[in-house]
Amino acid sequence: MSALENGPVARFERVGKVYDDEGLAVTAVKCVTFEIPRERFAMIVGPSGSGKTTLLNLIGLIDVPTSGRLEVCGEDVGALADNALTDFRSRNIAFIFQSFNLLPVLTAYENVEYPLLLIGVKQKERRERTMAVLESVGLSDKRHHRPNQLSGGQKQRVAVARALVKRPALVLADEPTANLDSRTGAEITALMRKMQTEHKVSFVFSTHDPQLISHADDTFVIRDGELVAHEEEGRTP
Ligand SMILES: Nc1ncnc2c1ncn2[C@@H]1O[C@H](COP(=O)(O)OP(=O)(O)OP(=O)(O)O)[C@@H](O)[C@H]1O
Repeated sequence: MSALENGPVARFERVGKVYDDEGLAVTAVKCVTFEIPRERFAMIVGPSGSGKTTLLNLIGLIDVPTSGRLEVCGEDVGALADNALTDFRSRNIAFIFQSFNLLPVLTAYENVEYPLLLIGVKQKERRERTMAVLESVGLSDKRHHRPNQLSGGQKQRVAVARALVKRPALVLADEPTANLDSRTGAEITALMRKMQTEHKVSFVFSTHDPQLISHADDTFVIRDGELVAHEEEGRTP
């Protein structure tokens, strides 16, 4: 059994992140210690500038801590060389963004298939997996449409399908409902929950959306780069 199958999806041990802003040190994360359990809907919440995106970027291996130790999916990320880090990220971690980030010249099908090309999945399997995930997000009939021919909700469905097609252990979603009206936001939340349960994947969100937060299994409250509360659904903190 891998470390991930036993352990948390992310483990922060006294992790800090200081940015160098033209010679000025900006502390975005101050020595945080916490664990995010696997196979949950975990939300990072807090005021603007509190460090949510920084934490998501650290978990997503887009950025590296300036101090402390961070484990993601059972790997000590500080011990991985650049190439190994990129490979580990592309196999294990997927992203969903508030602005969808679909490639405009590709169809819905091609956008979803793209991550499988990057990790070298063979054509037949690519087709099967792409079709299956498009079906499960309810978009088979729109597969030949380009992003500009899709509604905001449909674009986010494509982004959810693209995130899940490579079967990651972890999906990171930065404000995934922020550009959607409340009804569509609720539909996308329900879809992500369905996918999280079916694929036994871990979701970690950064969000301000009360509707999305109401579905949290774990809520991590961040203020001024510090963890001030961790609430678990059904348990008193
Ligand atoms: N690349 C960077 N260089 C310098 N400072 C940065 C950088 N990225 C973030 N910061 C600073 O780190 C702090 C935390 O930023 P972060 O984007 O993580 O906050 P946030 O909680 O996600 O905010 P929001 O809700 O507005 O997106 C802020 O003070 C921000 O200005």
